[in-house]
Amino acid sequence: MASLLPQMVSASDVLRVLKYADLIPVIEKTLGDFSRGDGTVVQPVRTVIPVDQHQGYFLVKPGYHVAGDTMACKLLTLYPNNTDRPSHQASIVLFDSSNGSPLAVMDGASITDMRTAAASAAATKHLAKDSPHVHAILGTGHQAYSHFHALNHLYKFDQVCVWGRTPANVQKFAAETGATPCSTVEEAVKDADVITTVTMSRTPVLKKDWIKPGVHINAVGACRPDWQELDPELVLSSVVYVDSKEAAPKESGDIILSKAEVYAEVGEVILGKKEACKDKTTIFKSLGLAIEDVVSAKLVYDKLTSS
Ligand SMILES: NC(=O)c1ccc[n+]([C@@H]2O[C@H](COP(=O)([O-])OP(=O)(O)OC[C@H]3O[C@@H](n4cnc5c(N)ncnc54)[C@H](O)[C@@H]3O)[C@@H](O)[C@H]2O)c1
Ligand SMILES: O=C(O)[C@@H]1CCCCN1
Repeated sequence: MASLLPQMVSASDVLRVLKYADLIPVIEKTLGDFSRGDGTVVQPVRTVIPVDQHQGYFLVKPGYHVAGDTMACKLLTLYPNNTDRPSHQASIVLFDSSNGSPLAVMDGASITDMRTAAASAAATKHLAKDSPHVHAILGTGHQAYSHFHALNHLYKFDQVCVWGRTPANVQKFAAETGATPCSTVEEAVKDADVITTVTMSRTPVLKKDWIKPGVHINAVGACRPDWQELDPELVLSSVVYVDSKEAAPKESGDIILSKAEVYAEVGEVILGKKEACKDKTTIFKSLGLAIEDVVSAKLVYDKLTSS
């Protein structure tokens, strides 16, 4: 009998083997599988336990990709006030679905960074105008870096602009990536064709008047029903796509508080069931799907066990 002890997979193992060239197409296909609605993917809306006495959240995200016969569960903590460690920490347990044995316990933070950016890259590919020239990133944390790299994998931007609320972090991000540092959101987004919001803000940081009509926006932060990153006027004047039509009205303050209508899941566009309204301003409101973690963990496991 095979050992029942799961393999431990560190962040450096993940970063060594997980590459956007492999990950983006896998996540793109998985977003489509999720939206088939035919049982290809089994995934409840995640459980979120508020840890009020420490201003944190404990998230449990199980999923089973039936067609790929892969199952895993991500356990994630979101502690927005952490200063001596990351705000998001996670482990993913990958199981052998044929017999229920745990195969691996993986660092979930590095996978979360990359799979979230890969989902935004897939959405951008389908919803942004062809050949975007300028990408604006609002925020300078972990997701800012992963989105910089994932979108650069797809496009050769003329310019990437970055804004953050802490000027020293903007300068650091710019020095490390070659992005243009901006001192206001308005300056960062004014010429942008693609905008990515990756802040921990609970109130809107991006306004309608500041953007070029027809841009594509990846709205990645604001994962609580009372948190917002986008001005409601902007949401209401855009075509809104989500990862999950079931989760968005329960979890997304940008959608709940603006009372905006969701047009489609991005997976429905990938499947060709819904239109990509590229001539309009489009928003991909990302909340994160467990199934993205499942297929990413499997990709990491397959790479590690085949090398
Ligand atoms: N959709 C998804 O699948 C998904 C996955 C992971 C993280 N997220 C979300 O993406 C966002 C960024 O995550 P991260 O891992 O980069 O976090 P992080 O802690 O590494 O970075 C957070 C960034 O937000 C900035 N920030 C904090 N409060 C702010 C405010 N009031 N106004 C403007 N900026 C503010 C910080 O200075 C920092 O630049 C978070 O909201 C997180 O919950 C979404
Ligand atoms: O899908 C995820 O893993 C993240 C966790 C943090 C909040 C937003 N969604």
